[in-house]
Amino acid sequence: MNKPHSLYIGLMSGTSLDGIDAVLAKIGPNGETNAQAAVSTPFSLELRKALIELQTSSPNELHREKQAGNALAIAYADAVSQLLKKANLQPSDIAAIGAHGQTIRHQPHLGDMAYTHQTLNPALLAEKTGVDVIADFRSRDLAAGGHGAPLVPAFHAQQFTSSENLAILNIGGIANLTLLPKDGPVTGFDCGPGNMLMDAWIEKHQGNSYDENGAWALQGKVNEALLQLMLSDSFFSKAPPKSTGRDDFHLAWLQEKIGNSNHHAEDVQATLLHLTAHAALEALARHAPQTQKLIICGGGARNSALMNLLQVKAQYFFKKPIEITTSDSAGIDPQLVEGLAFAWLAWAHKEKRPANLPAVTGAKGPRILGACYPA
Ligand SMILES: Nc1ncnc2c1ncn2[C@@H]1O[C@H](COP(=O)(O)OP(=O)(O)OP(=O)(O)O)[C@@H](O)[C@H]1O
Ligand SMILES: CC(=O)N[C@H]1[C@@H]2OC[C@@H](O2)[C@@H](O)[C@@H]1O[C@H](C)C(=O)O
Repeated sequence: MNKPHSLYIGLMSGTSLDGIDAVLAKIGPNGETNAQAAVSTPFSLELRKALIELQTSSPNELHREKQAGNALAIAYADAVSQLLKKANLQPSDIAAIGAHGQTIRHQPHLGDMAYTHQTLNPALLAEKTGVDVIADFRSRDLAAGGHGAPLVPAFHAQQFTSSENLAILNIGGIANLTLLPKDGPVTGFDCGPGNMLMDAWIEKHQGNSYDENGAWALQGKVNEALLQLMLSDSFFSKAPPKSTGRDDFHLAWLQEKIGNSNHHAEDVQATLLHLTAHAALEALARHAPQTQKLIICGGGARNSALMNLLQVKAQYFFKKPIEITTSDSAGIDPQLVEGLAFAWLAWAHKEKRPANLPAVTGAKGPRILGACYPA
């Protein structure tokens, strides 16, 4: 007899550091995943500041990291409580929570000494919610020689099917691609900065946390020399498997590229918008020139200027028409895809199914991901 559907919660707080996406998912016996309800809660200014300050080494880091892990568990528990209330459910209705935590370091290039760290106190989250918590999804893949990222391509492969050569582009703080050729293996990799540098630049110059619909970028002019200088970063030409994060792309990286040049701030923003679109499409054209359809998810799917630019640049990179849509067209809110993926990863852990894709992360083999903190 088929096992019935179960309810899982996915909790994602990504590299944009904008807050928490909590998604309730109904997951079937073969991992078929459907969103039932969602809440998004912004970080408090205090927690956001604490998490940002942990991205660079600074005094008494260990204490502050543990404090941030507790504060994040409390904020996650609050998001779960709001979600349960919204869906009219009890903790006992939920099979498990998949909690990503907050990446504050990602160092996959150190051989046996490689590590990635997602801050979170999962024990406290289990205690506060009364639900089993699965966390620390990346470290087992790293231990097996992989990057521990990106993990979502396996979920994309399960969720987005097509009779065409399909690719998924997630544009979060960092951008990553999943390649789903109709007759070939699934691959994927991080392709560069998504919204992160644009967010950092507008925050510095205008005090806004993001450039809504790229309106400020559209007031500027692309600086081709600066764009080429940024694109000369060795990350872009590296062959997959590859992953990146705030360790590589940050405001200091941008300042170094700008040097002593006197650019108008809005021209830099326009150039960053082009950097995100160019890096993603250049990588897509190089690794999957046969792509027929591109689905965009992540917060960047809501940036109309970025969506328009992707359409325009796709003509240049592919020289043939490519259908570009957001994941809304497949019935999934672009900003919930990663949250849903972490619900699915919790399901895979409970079912003892390996969930990494060695072809994506570079791990020696398939591994069961995550560690369980029973309620
Ligand atoms: N209307 C909009 N216009 C422009 N940008 C937007 C809009 N809506 C969302 N964004 C961008 O999306 C970002 C949030 O995206 P998302 O939630 O996918 O990131 P994340 O999950 O933190 O990142 P990652 O995938 O790297 O872990 C915001 O910081 C903002 O830059
Ligand atoms: C180390 C880390 O947190 N990486 C994130 C980040 O955000 C996007 C991209 O870089 C991706 O590699 C990953 O997140 C998604 C959820 C993933 O693992 O697929």
